[in-house]
Amino acid sequence: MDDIPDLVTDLTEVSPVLSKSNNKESQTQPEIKKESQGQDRLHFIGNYGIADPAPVAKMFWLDEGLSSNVYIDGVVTVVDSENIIKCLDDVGGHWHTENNHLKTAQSSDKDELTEEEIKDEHQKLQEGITTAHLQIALADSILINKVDKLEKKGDYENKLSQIENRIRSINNTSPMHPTSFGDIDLEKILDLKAFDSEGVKFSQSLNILENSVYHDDRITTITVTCEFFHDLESFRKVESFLQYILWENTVNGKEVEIHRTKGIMVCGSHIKVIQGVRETYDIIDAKQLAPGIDENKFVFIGKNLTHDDLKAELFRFLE
Ligand SMILES: Nc1nc2c(ncn2[C@@H]2O[C@H](COP(=O)(O)OP(=O)(O)OP(=O)(O)O)[C@@H](O)[C@H]2O)c(=O)[nH]1
Repeated sequence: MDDIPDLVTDLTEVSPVLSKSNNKESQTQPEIKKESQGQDRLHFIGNYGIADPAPVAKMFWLDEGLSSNVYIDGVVTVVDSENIIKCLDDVGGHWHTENNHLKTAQSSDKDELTEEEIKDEHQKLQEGITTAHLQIALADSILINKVDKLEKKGDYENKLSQIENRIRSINNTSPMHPTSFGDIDLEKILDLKAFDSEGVKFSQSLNILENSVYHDDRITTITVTCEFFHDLESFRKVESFLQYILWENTVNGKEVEIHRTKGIMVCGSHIKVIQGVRETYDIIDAKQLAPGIDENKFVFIGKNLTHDDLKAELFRFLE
């Protein structure tokens, strides 16, 4: 990591897992934070108190065409099983304020924050979108931590499934893992390839997990599918659709907020993968189709999204 040590040091306050690897074996031997031997290593970047992983995810999400050997493998979100439900219900931000989880509460000098940051945080709280919503929306893998505490209190299975359902109602594509003290088989959170254009893992991430019995009015996951395209022009139409919904924040005449986009679309032997974080998106050529993909799939995680609206908007562009 000779070329980015300062960056890694500076970013010990953010949460994605960043990897640099030319060597498969090294991926099972991650080093936490900065590491001195320059080659073929994985880096975890830890986060304490940064609300929103999106800016950092975008920073490391480099176009394959740039041939960079640094890339983001995925965002891992750790939730506190004792508090997550309270936290997600924290409309108005009282819990976050009391627990010092807000940028505006953390900063002793308000001048350190831009007016936009203060306004944005205030608006999100009014809308009932909590820090936890954003972190779950952007997660590619979710650790439900401190489950030992749930176990001690009894009714463990029930409480855990309540939490899983609640998380699923927001992000219905990312795997969840119950842990204590973050103890987990690293294979489950490394090599996620969440921003890749190829492979089984990416394709799996397009599959909706079990339907949740809960519905979160604030942020939710919607998948729209359609049959493989018959003309290449449709790819361009989908790009116009993405630009419209991601840049105008509008779907079928309604105001929306899209935090994560991913998808796959096929026309004959041409395969395109879509990746998006907030308003930034990329459409990447893929070489092969992973097994199980037999239709075009577009996944959106965001606010005010419905399947019918997204489908109507997509088909308006495809006409
Ligand atoms: N029982 C138990 N305690 C844990 C676990 N993970 C962390 N802790 C303890 O919980 C305390 C607070 O740690 P964390 O919740 O990880 O810290 P944090 O996220 O910075 O704390 P907050 O910002 O206040 O949520 C520490 O004393 C940890 O040792 C766990 O899985 N089980």
